[in-house]
Amino acid sequence: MSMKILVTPTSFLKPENAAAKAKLEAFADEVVYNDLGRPLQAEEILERLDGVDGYVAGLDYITADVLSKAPDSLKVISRYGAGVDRVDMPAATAKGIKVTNTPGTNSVAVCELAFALMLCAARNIPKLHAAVEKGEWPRSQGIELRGKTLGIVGMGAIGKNLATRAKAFGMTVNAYDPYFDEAFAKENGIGRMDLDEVLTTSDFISLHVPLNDSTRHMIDAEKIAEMKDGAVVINTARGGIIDEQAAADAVKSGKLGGLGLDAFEQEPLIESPLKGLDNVIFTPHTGAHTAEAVSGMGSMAVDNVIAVLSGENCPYVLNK
Ligand SMILES: NC(=O)C1=CN([C@@H]2O[C@H](COP(=O)(O)OP(=O)(O)OC[C@H]3O[C@@H](n4cnc5c(N)ncnc54)[C@H](O)[C@@H]3O)[C@@H](O)[C@H]2O)C=CC1
Ligand SMILES: O=C(O)CCC(=O)C(=O)O
Repeated sequence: MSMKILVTPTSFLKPENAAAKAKLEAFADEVVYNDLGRPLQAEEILERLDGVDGYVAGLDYITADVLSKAPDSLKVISRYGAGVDRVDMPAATAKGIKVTNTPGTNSVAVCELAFALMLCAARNIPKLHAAVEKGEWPRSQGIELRGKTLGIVGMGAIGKNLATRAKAFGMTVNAYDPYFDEAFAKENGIGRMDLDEVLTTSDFISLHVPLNDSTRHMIDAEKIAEMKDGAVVINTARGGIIDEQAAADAVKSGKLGGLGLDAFEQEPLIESPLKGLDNVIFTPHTGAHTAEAVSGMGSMAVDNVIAVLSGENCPYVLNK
């Protein structure tokens, strides 16, 4: 039986994925790569789906409408990454399309970026860099992470990696997660709190939850009002988790001391109330983009698509 695979994450084509690419090309009769260099729009996905059996998906929005028009040949969407919020899971399930992801492959990469954003906000690094580039030499004063409290919302793969690193920096770490891992917390000295306690007691708050109906705008004007004055919020999860207008207003009023953001409601970020504000630091959804994570996501995404199409057991199918 002939197999056709569509692959859309452009970082899949980095040299780190040479072995995964070779494995996929040996398995499939035809592999179609993303020629646009960015996530695909609905029409662009559909134009490339003809006769496709497996879809290694980047950050494309694979909506119910796209899935309703997808060919019957499509059997598996293999997400290259952890988040599956851009795949309409009920629509995929209704159509008998299996959805897989690559849990844990990018958790160190994302936690290190979250940590970098915390340090950038604490020491004003982007602004100082820009000043030195302009020939200035400001004497800036920041704050230390040591002795501060970090509140982690979502203590899964990324949240746990961040927690242990923050402890090594001398921070007090508390976390909120409905599926709180008591054993991990006990071993690493992490406090268990509910969401409101985390928000009211933390100097830094880092978000690591999936985007879904229970987390959309979980950080809104009301929740920001509960935070300590000058708190810094880091979001490397998904844009929709923070109400961006409320966050921008809170930075302007001085309620928030800073924001470190890797994910946005609209990507790329073109027009936004968050732009042009002091101590708001952006990265372009780059949390998973290290050589190590790109290779981890690529090899697991390929293994998953091959396993499902070969009828083998794949432990990473999310909609069994
Ligand atoms: N910026 C980037 O490039 C990346 C972003 N992400 C985002 O980060 C998210 C987290 O990734 P992982 O840690 O790998 O996932 P994970 O599944 O290991 O952890 C998520 C944790 O959030 C918890 N959770 C779920 N709903 C919650 C709620 N309402 N309140 C508090 N906690 C809740 C879960 O119990 C789980 O422990 C992903 O879903 C994805 O959206 C992930 C990888 C890369
Ligand atoms: O950057 C990517 O392609 C995927 C990273 C991501 O957001 C995820 O793993 O959910």
